[in-house]
Amino acid sequence: MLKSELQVALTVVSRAANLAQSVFNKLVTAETVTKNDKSPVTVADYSCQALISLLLSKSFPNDPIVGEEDANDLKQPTESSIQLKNRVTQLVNAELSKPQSIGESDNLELGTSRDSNVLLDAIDRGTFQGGSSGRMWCLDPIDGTKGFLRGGQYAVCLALLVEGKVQLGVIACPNLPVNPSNPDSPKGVVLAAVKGQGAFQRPISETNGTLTPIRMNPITPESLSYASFCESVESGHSSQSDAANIANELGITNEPVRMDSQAKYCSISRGDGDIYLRLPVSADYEEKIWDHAPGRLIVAEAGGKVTDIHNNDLDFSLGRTLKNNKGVIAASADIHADVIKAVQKVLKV
Ligand SMILES: Nc1ncnc2c1ncn2[C@@H]1O[C@H](COP(=O)(O)OS(=O)(=O)O)[C@@H](OP(=O)(O)O)[C@H]1O
Ligand SMILES: [Mg+2]
Ligand SMILES: [Mg+2]
Ligand SMILES: [Mg+2]
Repeated sequence: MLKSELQVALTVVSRAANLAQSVFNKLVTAETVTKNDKSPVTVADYSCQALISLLLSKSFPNDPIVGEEDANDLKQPTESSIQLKNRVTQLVNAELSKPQSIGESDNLELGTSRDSNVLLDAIDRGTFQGGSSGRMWCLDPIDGTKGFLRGGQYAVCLALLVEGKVQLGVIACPNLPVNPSNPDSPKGVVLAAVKGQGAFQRPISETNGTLTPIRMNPITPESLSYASFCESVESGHSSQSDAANIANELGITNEPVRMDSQAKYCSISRGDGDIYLRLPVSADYEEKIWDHAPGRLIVAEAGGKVTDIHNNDLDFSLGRTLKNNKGVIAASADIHADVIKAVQKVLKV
């Protein structure tokens, strides 16, 4: 089931990851980093959303897309907007002009160059408001924008939702090592899961490579104190002091591994870390569905459980945000209840 969706999703996400890496190599310089200039990631955000939306619409023209970005800023008649639009058009067309590799999905018209207006329309296909009926794709073209600029972890994230439930998730992590137990192994991996069919990975570069099954670590309540947390880098996205108290409560002494983006879900899915906590930092922030949809399925299919701090399932059927959930707790299914208990004790919820 969903075989062609999986193949298309793997192709478009891998292509977008290559595009993002080329943006990084061309535009992120020592100067942009010292000046805290965010423009390279803006270019990557728009280019990747345009590319993925355009290619998805070739195979699935009737599926709407809930995407993080829209093209409003690119449509302004200012010099800087026109420059940005031209740059995006040039980069997307450069990626499209690369020859089709064996294993890539057919019929995507890779190789055909597109006009900038076609690309702006493709970006704006991502403005769908979501909801509980029918099929829709959920897209975060660059997740972990700060990680991208740091040369750290970031991810290209795509999920298919049917009747508000995640059925397929694909995440490319260009800076995650292929072999989790060897940080020096080549980098660039794409992870995928189909509901009821397991979770897998392969190197981004191997478009015709086999998908290798992945599993979370076999941790139990008895061995929980040996677990390690995978946490956000930004303290503004998840409370690090609460996380430290929860670790304490669980007897965990390993230092948390900090990284940006849904690479956190990917890491724990293949046993590189065990628990991902995203603890609410403000009462009014609503998590976005594109920050969690594919990661949640990959973890679940690798033997994990993902809920919010109240132990409720994440509800992707309510629009663009997880408005009925607070925080995210992802852990191996065998220890999830213990983690929730500690979370609730520390947060007093
Ligand atoms: N206040 C607040 N609280 C929680 N989450 C927020 C908040 N502000 C932003 N975001 C979203 O965080 C996304 C990046 O998440 P990360 O896990 O990469 O964050 S971190 O950098 O590791 O802390 C980031 O996704 P991208 O914009 O795709 O990078 C945002 O959607
Ligand atoms: Mg994001
Ligand atoms: Mg993003
Ligand atoms: Mg963003």
